[in-house]
Amino acid sequence: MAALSLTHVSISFGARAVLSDICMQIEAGRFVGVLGPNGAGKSTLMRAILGLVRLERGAIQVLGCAATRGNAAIGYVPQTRSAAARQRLRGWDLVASASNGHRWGLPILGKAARRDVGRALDAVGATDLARRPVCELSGGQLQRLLIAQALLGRPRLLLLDEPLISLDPQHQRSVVELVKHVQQETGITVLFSAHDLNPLLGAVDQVLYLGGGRAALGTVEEVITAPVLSRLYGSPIEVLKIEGRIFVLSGRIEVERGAHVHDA
Ligand SMILES: Nc1ncnc2c1ncn2[C@@H]1O[C@H](COP(=O)(O)OP(=O)(O)OP(=O)(O)O)[C@@H](O)[C@H]1O
Repeated sequence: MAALSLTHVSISFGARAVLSDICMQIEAGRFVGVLGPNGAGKSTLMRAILGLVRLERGAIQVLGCAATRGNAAIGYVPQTRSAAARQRLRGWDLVASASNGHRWGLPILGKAARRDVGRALDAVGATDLARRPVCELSGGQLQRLLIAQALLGRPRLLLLDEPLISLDPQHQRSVVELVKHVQQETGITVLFSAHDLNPLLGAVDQVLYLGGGRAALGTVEEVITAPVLSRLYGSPIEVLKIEGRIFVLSGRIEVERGAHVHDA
């Protein structure tokens, strides 16, 4: 069964068409890098999979069921980390606060829920962060806890919205390796959005590139090519491969990395 299936999906905000007639299927167990320029619709797609955005047309199925709010089969790490970073909680409490959907609340947990928190911390190698105050953690350590939060309840689809923002290259690598490890250990399907493909190379099975309302899904070799990306950007794109890194250029200017500015 496909983990995710989009059939003729169109999403608009007012006159702004973000996704236009997207059809695709993502097989269960895949690690998919979601790429595309600012405003291409990466976050919107994730929110639509979560049932939080109204489709103008088409249908989204998650693990064989229509996308709907509060789907316990989906774990989600949203883009903004700043609210979490200010928390005066310990690591364990931060993860536990998402138990039963009580994000940022402090529910009194039963035995099974406490076991689940311990399991999620263990799954991301963060048991040593359980007693540390969240406000003292590095961006990479905090991201580890937010991924643990998303793994509560053993979801089968994990959505990570730009989890590498504001992390240095070493922490970026450790977050990608962590997610890869979780995917391989649990067989979970992963959608991981990023504005630079390079940290994901070697980890992703496929990339989903969004641009101009359209989408291309396939291996890096199939999608990151001048013809495919020129079609998505609607202008000539050049793809350079240098020493194992890939650069996507428009008129000699790198289009993927430089244009992205986010508040993490
Ligand atoms: N709730 C909303 N109301 C109106 N417009 C919206 C809404 N959400 C997103 N948009 C617009 O839809 C487009 C796609 O936004 P989205 O955040 O999905 O892009 P993105 O690919 O995630 O971009 P980025 O790389 O900057 O995070 C943007 O033009 C954005 O301004």
